[in-house]
Amino acid sequence: MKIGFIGAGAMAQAIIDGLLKSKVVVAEDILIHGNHKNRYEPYAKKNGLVACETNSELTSKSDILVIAVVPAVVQPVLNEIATSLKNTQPIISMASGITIDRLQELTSDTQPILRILPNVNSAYNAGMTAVAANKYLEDENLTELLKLMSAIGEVIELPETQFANFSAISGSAVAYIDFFIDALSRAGVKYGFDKATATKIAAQTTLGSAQSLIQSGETPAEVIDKVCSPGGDTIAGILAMEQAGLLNAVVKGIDATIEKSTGNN
Ligand SMILES: NC(=O)C1=CN([C@@H]2O[C@H](COP(=O)(O)OP(=O)(O)OC[C@H]3O[C@@H](n4cnc5c(N)ncnc54)[C@H](OP(=O)(O)O)[C@@H]3O)[C@@H](O)[C@H]2O)C=CC1
Ligand SMILES: O=C(O)[C@@H]1CCC=N1
Repeated sequence: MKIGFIGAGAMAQAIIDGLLKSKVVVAEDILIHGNHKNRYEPYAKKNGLVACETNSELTSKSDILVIAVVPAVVQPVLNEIATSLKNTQPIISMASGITIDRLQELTSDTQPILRILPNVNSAYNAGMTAVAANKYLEDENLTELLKLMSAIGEVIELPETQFANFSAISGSAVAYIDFFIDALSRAGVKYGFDKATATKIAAQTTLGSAQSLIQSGETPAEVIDKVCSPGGDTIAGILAMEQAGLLNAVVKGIDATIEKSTGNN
């Protein structure tokens, strides 16, 4: 089964890296094309992928087409490949804010489509991907596509109406969590650690906290209560962070993300 990626940027590369690591696909079965040859060709060569000269060539050589360009480029790309695309060819689209209805308008009324919202942790098979399929994806194809998505991390089926909200607390939140890790490590630098050591300490602590929550099923609030010894240091820190508005700052950031991805600003 040949999987063709239109777009070879951050998210396409994260998914491809994860797929190759998981060995569900061999490199020769992945085709790729991007806007600039000097960007996509070295990546293809390094990983043993097939670099195509045009989007149309890639489309006609692929069994499954992955749309990995920014939302503004989706329409021109789908217009460009219109004569190469078969109306039975499954499409996976990760373009934020582009609905299945819109994708059908730009392809065919009966195009099999899986809309996804992945995150860049997919590169390490630690992704979190939302999926929504239309009714034209036959069971066999849907199973195959879900197997690919499961190979790069956890998968959750969601109605499309939840995609922007999900994206804010997952796709975009990778950056927000790294922002927090960076803030912790800068605080570490303030108190004498070199940046690399401080970042390692902050990142490992974040990883351990996430693993503990998932494994224990505890809520974050329960863990916070355990860490805050009575009259101790952590409660002083929590109260100072709240006084500075951490919770509100995070929620405002999520609000802005959702507004942007739904076109409300
Ligand atoms: N980054 C993320 O964490 C996430 C991204 N997404 C979605 O993934 C999609 C891609 O985002 P991201 O990877 O960040 O963006 P990038 O800008 O990193 O990648 C976009 C890719 O599209 C290529 N491209 C541009 N125009 C064309 C064209 N006409 N034909 C073929 N390829 C073209 C670019 O080529 P070149 O570089 O040569 O210009 C580049 O390889 C977006 O729709 C985004 O909403 C979804 C979830 C998370
Ligand atoms: O910033 C963006 O638009 C994309 C969507 C989710 C993460 N990155």
